[in-house]
Amino acid sequence: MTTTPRQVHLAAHFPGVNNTTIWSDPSSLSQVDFSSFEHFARNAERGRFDYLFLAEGLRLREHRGLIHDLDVVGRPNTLAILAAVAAVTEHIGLVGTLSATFNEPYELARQLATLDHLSNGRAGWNVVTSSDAFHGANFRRGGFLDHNDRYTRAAEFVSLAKEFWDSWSEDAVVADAATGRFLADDAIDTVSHQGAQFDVTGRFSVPRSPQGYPVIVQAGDSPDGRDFAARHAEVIFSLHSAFEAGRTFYSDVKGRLAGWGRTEDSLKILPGATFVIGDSAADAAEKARETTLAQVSHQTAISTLEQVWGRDLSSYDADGPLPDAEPDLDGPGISRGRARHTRDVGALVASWRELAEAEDLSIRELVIRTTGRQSFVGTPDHIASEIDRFVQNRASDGFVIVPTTNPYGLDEFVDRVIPLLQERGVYRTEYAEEATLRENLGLPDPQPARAEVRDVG
Ligand SMILES: Cc1cc2nc3c(=O)[nH]c(=O)nc-3n(C[C@H](O)[C@H](O)[C@H](O)COP(=O)(O)O)c2cc1C
Repeated sequence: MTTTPRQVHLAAHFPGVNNTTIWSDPSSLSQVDFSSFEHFARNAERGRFDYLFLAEGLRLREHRGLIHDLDVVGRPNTLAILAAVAAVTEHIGLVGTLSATFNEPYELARQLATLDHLSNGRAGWNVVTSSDAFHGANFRRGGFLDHNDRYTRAAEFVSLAKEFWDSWSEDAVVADAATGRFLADDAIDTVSHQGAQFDVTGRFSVPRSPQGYPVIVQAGDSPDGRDFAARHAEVIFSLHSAFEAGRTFYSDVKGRLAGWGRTEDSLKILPGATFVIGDSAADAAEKARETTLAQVSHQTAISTLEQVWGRDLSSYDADGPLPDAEPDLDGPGISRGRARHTRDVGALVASWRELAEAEDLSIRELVIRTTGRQSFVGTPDHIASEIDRFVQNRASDGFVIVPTTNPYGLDEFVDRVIPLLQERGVYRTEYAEEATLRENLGLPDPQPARAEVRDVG
């Protein structure tokens, strides 16, 4: 008996200026001009990607009181970009990162439902809780909210947004000129929600959108974040792009689904991944070395260490050994606004020292070595077979592909890797006619009862 291989799902991340992208490369164009987004999205659609993905930064990050220009800077508004891209594309999904900490459910639900209408069912929402209260100072609530409360708010936020999206029946709009009636009787439920985070009573203003509600994506790695994903998310944008770490994360999160009455196929896991393509393994390795050196400047190497050490290390030479100074665990923190994934600084510093000593690494070499800059390096054939290996072995369901230059950095992947995935029979050659983003991702309809009503009626 032959079985169909598991299918690869891909998203295309337009990352803006950060320490992955090389904005100074001669081929890099504007991060703001619509033409850059248009080229990127059209190219991803040519490559039959599931969706275009945009991250969000609600406050410029600071490092030692300055804006660090190799951190994320200059990202324009997500929903405006996605709405514009909807008009120049036909099939590709449009997923925006939007914070559940600094928005309001009614307003965001309205904007996302609008995007779902404008794009004929291609909208997705990456629900983030944003890295720290520093972001809050840009909003009227000031330093609002503590880390522990952010997933509580996010869960209540998403539940309430779903109530709004569900409050219009599918046949609410009758638009019957003969009777002069636009809306059917009892077509719109009143949403009345009193919770710890929100106290809202009202009626939603946007008719039910093609997908019912946007595909819910999640990014956040703590146990609370994983539980939130198991309950609400249909896709996770994960950090775990190495094979073994990917398998561990995959089984952890998929194992949490049953607790929420969900099946394994109702959630896709897509780690972020970079790539460097060469004509031979040696050619790719050389290109990867050059790319990495362009990404990890002296300044970036030192600041990466400073973010862990929590202190000024500017007197150290990035091409010299690791600092002998101890990390400042109790200080005010040298970086503000950066998502911190280091839970045990002392252990991390000890392991870095050990590694640097064992392999005789300078600061810059250590940063390059430990931040695992390039996920896939090799010939197109090698990269396609690696992606396939991850998916067949449940280390992921695919990847969020992150190019190092914008807007042309994804073109070579589409030209050279995508055809090989298609030849392997693990990747679509065409989009299904009029498919929504949820259908393209192979996700079940989260509201089968409603779907039945629609089919019958
Ligand atoms: C892969 C990944 C991508 C993220 N992208 C964003 C983003 O674009 N904007 C944002 O405000 N927060 C982003 N976050 C931050 C998360 O929403 C969350 O606030 C942070 O990771 C802390 O939660 P945690 O302890 O569960 O990881 C991201 C987190 C991860 C893991």
